Amino acid sequence: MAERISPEEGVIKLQSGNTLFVDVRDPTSHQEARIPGSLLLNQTNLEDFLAATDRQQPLVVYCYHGHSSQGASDYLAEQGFHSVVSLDGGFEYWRQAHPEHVDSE
Ligand SMILES: O=S(=O)([O-])[S-]
Repeated sequence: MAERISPEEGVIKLQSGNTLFVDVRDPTSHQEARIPGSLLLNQTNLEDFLAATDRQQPLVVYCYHGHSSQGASDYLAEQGFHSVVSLDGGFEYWRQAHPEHVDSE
């Protein structure tokens, strides 16, 4: 099982600037509001992402509530990513805890 991190740990990683946040929610939700700089990942761009992304790139995966991001994190770890964690509580918790770290359209 992938490691889970709290929003507070997520903010530290966000501010460190070297972590890629990966959003596995639907495209409309991502467009409406997201963690700044995060990348939308789904079946459409998964192959390209796997081909193009350095496995040393630290990843934080998030979904709505922190459930499906765990499976997605496990999958990405199986694909060779060395540092991949799931954001506890997902975006819904994040946006309440850290509205200052939300980009919206
Ligand atoms: O996106 S979710 O699986 O946490 S409901």
